[in-house]
Amino acid sequence: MALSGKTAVVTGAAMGIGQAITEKLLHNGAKVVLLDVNESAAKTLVENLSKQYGQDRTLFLSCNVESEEQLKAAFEKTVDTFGGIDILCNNAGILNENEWEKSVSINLLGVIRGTYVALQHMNKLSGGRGGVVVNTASMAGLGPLITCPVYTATKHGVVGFTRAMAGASAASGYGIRFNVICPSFVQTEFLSDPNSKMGQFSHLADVIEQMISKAGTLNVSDVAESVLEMVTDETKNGEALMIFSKGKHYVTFPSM
Ligand SMILES: NC(=O)C1=CN([C@@H]2O[C@H](COP(=O)(O)OP(=O)(O)OC[C@H]3O[C@@H](n4cnc5c(N)ncnc54)[C@H](O)[C@@H]3O)[C@@H](O)[C@H]2O)C=CC1
Ligand SMILES: CCCCCC(=O)/C=C/C=C\C/C=C\C/C=C\CCCC(=O)O
Repeated sequence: MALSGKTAVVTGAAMGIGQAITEKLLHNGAKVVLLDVNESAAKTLVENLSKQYGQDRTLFLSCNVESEEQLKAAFEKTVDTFGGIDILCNNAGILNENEWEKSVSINLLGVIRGTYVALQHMNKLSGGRGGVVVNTASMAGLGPLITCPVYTATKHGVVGFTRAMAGASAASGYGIRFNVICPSFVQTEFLSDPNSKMGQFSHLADVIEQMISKAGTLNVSDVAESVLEMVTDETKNGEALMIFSKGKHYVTFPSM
């Protein structure tokens, strides 16, 4: 899938992995709509991106993925501005075992809300152009992060939802592929002050420190390169890609 002339929507685009995905898609020719709750960071980023790629290639819309109303308004504005949506990256996420219901609402329900609203515009059966959805899960979507049971549950949910949607879309003729990335630890703000985010499991913080020092950390650009692969490779549907500091590989699941 060539990206020239395509329109992408990225959630959690103001910083970190979402920013890197945005830059990667722009660099490869797409137009990108950035959705985020951090208005000041997003506005500064879009100012810089507009200088680099042109004013008509990016748009920031303030949008909380916890709100279906805000997501609907953002996707409608995207279609009004750019004529359609070809790529959705559901990337926004938080780590907060204290506010665990909010974690579920953003990390899992936000991905489901974003996908269902986008389907109304992307589904070929309802007049859309088809395209691809890439969700950001984590290695914690495949195995347990013992300091963060709810974070782990949300990311397992994202992996399962993505794979089921891939099957549903293929069986129904929506013309949309669904894939999920499962990165190991990535060097972003997300990893700062981890003890404060682990709630009742902060006494296990040493375990995470040891995991990080053993596994190392990824650069956001490595993660964005994997997203690009899943967007452009039209053979990929229902795939989960593990990304480590020493490489990446597609997950093999038990066959049903
Ligand atoms: N940093 C890491 O080690 C890893 C992160 N991930 C996942 O990658 C994704 C991005 O994480 P990072 O870039 O590292 O985090 P980050 O904290 O650097 O950036 C997250 C972005 O999401 C935005 N955001 C948060 N809540 C939002 C909401 N309700 N609605 C819209 N935007 C919202 C933030 O404002 C921020 O711009 C998350 O889903 C995270 O779980 C996965 C594996 C490892
Ligand atoms: C401070 C913690 C930040 C967590 C950010 C994140 O999402 C990173 C997670 C990275 C890796 C650890 C998670 C779980 C690993 C467990 C098992 C993986 C098994 C994979 C497999 O082979 O099936």
